[in-house]
Amino acid sequence: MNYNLNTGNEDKKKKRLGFQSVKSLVGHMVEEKKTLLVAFVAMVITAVLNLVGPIIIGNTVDNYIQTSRFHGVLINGAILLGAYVIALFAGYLQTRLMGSVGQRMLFTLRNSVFQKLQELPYDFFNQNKTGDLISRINNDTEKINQFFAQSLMQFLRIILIMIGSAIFLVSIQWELGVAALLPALLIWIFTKITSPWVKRKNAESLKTVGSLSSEVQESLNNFKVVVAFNRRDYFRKRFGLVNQENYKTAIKAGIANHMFLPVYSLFSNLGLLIVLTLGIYFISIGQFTVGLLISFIAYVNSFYNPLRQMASLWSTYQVALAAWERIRRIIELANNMPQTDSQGVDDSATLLSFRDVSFAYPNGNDVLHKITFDLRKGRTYAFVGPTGGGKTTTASLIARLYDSTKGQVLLNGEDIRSFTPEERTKRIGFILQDPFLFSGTIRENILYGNYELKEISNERLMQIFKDTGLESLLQRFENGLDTKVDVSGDGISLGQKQLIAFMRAVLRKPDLLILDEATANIDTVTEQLLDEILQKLPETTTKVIIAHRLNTIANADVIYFVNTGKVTRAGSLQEAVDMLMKGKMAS
Ligand SMILES: Nc1ncnc2c1ncn2[C@@H]1O[C@H](COP(=O)(O)OP(=O)(O)OP(=O)(O)O)[C@@H](O)[C@H]1O
Repeated sequence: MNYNLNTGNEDKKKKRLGFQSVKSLVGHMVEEKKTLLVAFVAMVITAVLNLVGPIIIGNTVDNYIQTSRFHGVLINGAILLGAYVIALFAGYLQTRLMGSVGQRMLFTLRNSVFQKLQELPYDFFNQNKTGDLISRINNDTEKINQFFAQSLMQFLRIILIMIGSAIFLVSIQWELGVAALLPALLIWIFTKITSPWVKRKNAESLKTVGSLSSEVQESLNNFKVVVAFNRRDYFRKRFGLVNQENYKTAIKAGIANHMFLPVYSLFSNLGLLIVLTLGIYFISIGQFTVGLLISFIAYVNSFYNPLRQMASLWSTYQVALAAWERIRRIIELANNMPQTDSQGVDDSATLLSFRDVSFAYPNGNDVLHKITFDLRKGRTYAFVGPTGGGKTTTASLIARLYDSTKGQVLLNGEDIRSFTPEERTKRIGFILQDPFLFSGTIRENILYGNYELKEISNERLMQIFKDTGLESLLQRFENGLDTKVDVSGDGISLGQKQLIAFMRAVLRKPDLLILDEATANIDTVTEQLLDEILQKLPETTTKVIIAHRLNTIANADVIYFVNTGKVTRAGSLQEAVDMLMKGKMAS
């Protein structure tokens, strides 16, 4: 399945942008309904109070100022002041509420994206760069927060004020009202035509922010190689290129986002000009009063001024929409490795079987082609073969890190896909070539994912270590279980990492233990020790050992030779060696 977030679905994406996007974003806000409603009411109060201002002013000019009845001016002034003070408090309430909605949205979205990332299969992480994912979680969600916290209610308030002003304009004098509103129609057409382009420019800009983040992450992760090979210039150049691309797309997005303001201002001024010219003409022929013209100009201003603000809000909206599309692509991804119904028959002697299994990585040829073999309970299997032959891929299918493209993998006679991830990982332990550890103590690392022993006391844990023989490994760490593991720096060697991963896997007592080059960085004396620990595992434990060092597999019951898409059983260690030599000579 294509999990690459930066390719595919382009046509679909275009169609989904806009209304569909907003609808799905609103779907994520159901819990904010109450707060949004209160904020909306506060916003309506602010808008309405601001709208009545011009009509009171016009009325004051015509009825009190021109007739010098100043007590009326004072009363209307007091009413206006009261309205503006209430509008101020309502505005403050709305801003505060929306600020908290924005923060909660940020919190919820980041949680949803992170949760989804936890659910997605291994393949997803092969196809996407960590830096880009980090950028989506940090940067893109923040753009949505900015829109909610600063723009949404302002956006709605502006729309309300504009509608209100338009109604006042048309009802005061409809011909003049329609003439004043004509430039708004031109603005609407302009916005409609340019919006898809603006959206595209924003999406491109956000994408390059993701690339920039990936580049930084890659070079920081590989700084040792960079220093060792003195290739700072190489990463500097690569970073320079991506940074340049980011700069260019950001400039283009900036141009796109900022072109609205001057265009909106031009049309607003046009509206004002029309009103002034026609208004003065209507006054000269006695169809209009000065007070009405003052009200009229005030409403034209309260129609067009927010439109100028709308220009910058529109760009915040476009950025938020593009950011939401990037987040939504993760949230809506389906895991292509679902759990299926179990239909198998248990064969008591066989633990795991491949039935005509083929597998290809996305956009690649078959790495495994129609493979069939059985792994019997309690036996030790060695998988050997040349580099790139397909050993790790076979092991990954055994552990269901990937699903086969064709054929079936059976665990205990049942389709491996019918097991829950918890059941599967309890039965199958996998020690990878480069084990994953996280910063913490050895105890935390070895109990990682072990739900049964999660709360076990150190005393009881040490007893298990004694019984299983793991104690001798733990003694190699200065502070035993409490030894700190710092994976961000150089605090731990690869061999030590492999020892911790070994303890973690053995402690789970899985039915099937896969060791993929798991002892490649361990000295031969310790390797002997590991072998003794493996011997102490329950008799029924099946072991799959992938190794290049042939002494590691000397005790295997069965040896499989993996190369060019095939898995062939070798009769003996000598035959496996011959196969390897032949393979090497052929290449
Ligand atoms: N994530 C991936 N995406 C695409 N191709 C891959 C991926 N992982 C491995 N391959 C390809 O699949 C083939 C088999 O790789 P695999 O890692 O299974 O070999 P291996 O026998 O374990 O090699 P080694 O002994 O070096 O560990 C290789 O051609 C490799 O390039």
